[in-house]
Amino acid sequence: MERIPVIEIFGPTIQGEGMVIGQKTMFVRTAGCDYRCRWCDSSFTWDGSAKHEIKQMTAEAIWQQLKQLGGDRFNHVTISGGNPALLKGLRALISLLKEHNIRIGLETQGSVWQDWFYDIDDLTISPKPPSSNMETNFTTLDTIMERLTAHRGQVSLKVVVFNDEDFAYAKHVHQRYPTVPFYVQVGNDDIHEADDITLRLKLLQKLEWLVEQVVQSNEMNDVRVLPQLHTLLWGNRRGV
Ligand SMILES: C[S@@+](CC[C@H](N)C(=O)[O-])C[C@H]1O[C@@H](n2cnc3c(N)ncnc32)[C@H](O)[C@@H]1O
Ligand SMILES: Nc1nc2[nH]cc(C(=O)O)c2c(=O)[nH]1
Ligand code: SF4
Ligand SMILES: [Mg+2]
Repeated sequence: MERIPVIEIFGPTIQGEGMVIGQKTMFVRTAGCDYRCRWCDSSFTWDGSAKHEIKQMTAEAIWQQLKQLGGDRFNHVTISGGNPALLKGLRALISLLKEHNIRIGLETQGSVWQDWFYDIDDLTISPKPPSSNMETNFTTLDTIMERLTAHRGQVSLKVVVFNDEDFAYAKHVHQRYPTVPFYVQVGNDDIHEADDITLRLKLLQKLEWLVEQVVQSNEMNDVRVLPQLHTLLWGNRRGV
């Protein structure tokens, strides 16, 4: 059986971001990313710093670990990374979770397509704004969004915003795919801040700024503004 590179499995916790914010869920975080966002809060998945933690796991072994951690206290699993869309082999895990009646969320940046996207219940596509230093390939993204919107599963777009330029990018993405539920998310500039109270204060100020941008814009009448709830609650800790 094909192996999946996994860097952490944790939960039950709540989904802190996006379309199913607040949903009780387990997390499976895969290793490896085709991007290197300047502000990535999960850079340990791709920068080599946690290389020794990567386990090549079968779908069955991942399921066993989810059950060991969560028992019968979950029915939703979120797959994130890194970029899980790099892994064709996730198909086996998705099938296994479905057999066990588990709903599946997945986070990816929209740089790579996989046919198993159709089997994700809550799919978040999160293209990256200029502050990330990454460049969006809109030809690829157009193809992905076309395939997904022709299909009934739940899909949303989520753009992290750090500054005015990012907000302009968010507007552009929203206008390009106007029928797709659209979220803007507060960017966390302080991914090494260890003091939760300082961090919370800064993040809430940024949330207020972002709400103000949306309120003032006639092009952002049908968007949702969200913080990263898990960061407000638990700061920059891993595995929450
Ligand atoms: C760590 S990424 C992993 C999945 C995939 N690579 C992606 O970027 O969508 C999960 C989510 O966290 C967001 N994120 C990463 N670093 C962040 C930060 N410093 N502040 C706010 N959101 C961040 C990403 O934009 C993405 O929506
Ligand atoms: N609680 C919680 N919610 C999340 N939503 C997206 C996350 C991610 O890192 O992809 C994440 C995470 O790491 N923790
Ligand atoms: S695409 Fe996602 S995991 Fe990859 S570097 Fe950017 S935020 Fe991090
Ligand atoms: Mg995260």
